Amino acid sequence: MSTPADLLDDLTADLDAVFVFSPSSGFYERFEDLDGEVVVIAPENVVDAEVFVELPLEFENVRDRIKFGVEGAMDRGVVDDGDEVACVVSVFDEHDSVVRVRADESMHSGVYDLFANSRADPGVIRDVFEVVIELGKKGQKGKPVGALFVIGDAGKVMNKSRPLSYNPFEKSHVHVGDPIVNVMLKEFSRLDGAFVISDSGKIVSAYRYLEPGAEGVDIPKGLGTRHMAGAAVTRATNATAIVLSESDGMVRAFKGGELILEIDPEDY
Ligand SMILES: Nc1ncnc2c1ncn2[C@@H]1O[C@H](COP(=O)(O)OP(=O)(O)OP(=O)(O)O)[C@@H](O)[C@H]1O
Ligand SMILES: [Mn+2]
Repeated sequence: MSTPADLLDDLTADLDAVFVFSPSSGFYERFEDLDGEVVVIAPENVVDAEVFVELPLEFENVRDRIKFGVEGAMDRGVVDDGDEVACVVSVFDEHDSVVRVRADESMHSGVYDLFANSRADPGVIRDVFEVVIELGKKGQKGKPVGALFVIGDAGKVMNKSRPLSYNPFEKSHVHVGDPIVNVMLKEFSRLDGAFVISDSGKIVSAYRYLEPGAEGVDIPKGLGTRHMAGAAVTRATNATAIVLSESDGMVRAFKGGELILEIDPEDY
């Protein structure tokens, strides 16, 4: 006769690390003397963990939360490619679940870097990212559409760009994440130029033609002017650019003039 513990044993066998998501101090204490790597993944390091990965947002979806944590831990060199990790997470109740994952380069999408190391609020990055993913999935009235969002350091971005048309956001105080704004952004994305968004998520302008110097900006061959302009503006400022390609349907992000993320919206 076997017990559930016997049968489920392999979930926790031969681990390289245990990731505890958002523990209380009482719960974390259990892990303090564990022989092996313990990583706390949470919005704040309230338990004073030695190894900590910041979760800039509460991901509602557990899969996204885990992916984000693994990616963050890999980015910080806490775990390596091929490491076996048990993630202790809350699904229905406090820490009611263990999910075993293998840290793998293929899990490394660049999303962690995008959220955690951008100048703008992580929530603002998330809201724009979600609009872009949705646009990529559905297109505009079923047709593929391209879009360019420049987020953060908006004053400087405005100085390095000029209007292509009147700015529909001129006197408004709208923020990304408002449901009506998402509809507007999708509608305006049919038109030329870039959206400029502030660190706190205010939509500063649509229809901006970016004119940063592109000297020394090295992006993958085959990408056109939208991607070049997006990459270059992040080199000339502290902004992050999120670009949806009309031609290949991919979502890419740039920071410091470099490509930091490339994903197919269909996989997200
Ligand atoms: N400097 C710029 N600033 C803002 N928008 C730009 C700039 N250059 C190009 N765009 C926008 O990008 C659109 C597509 O240009 P292009 O095809 O050269 O880019 P791309 O990188 O190949 O993008 P896609 O993959 O979507 O085709 C243009 O119609 C224009 O709206
Ligand atoms: Mn093109």
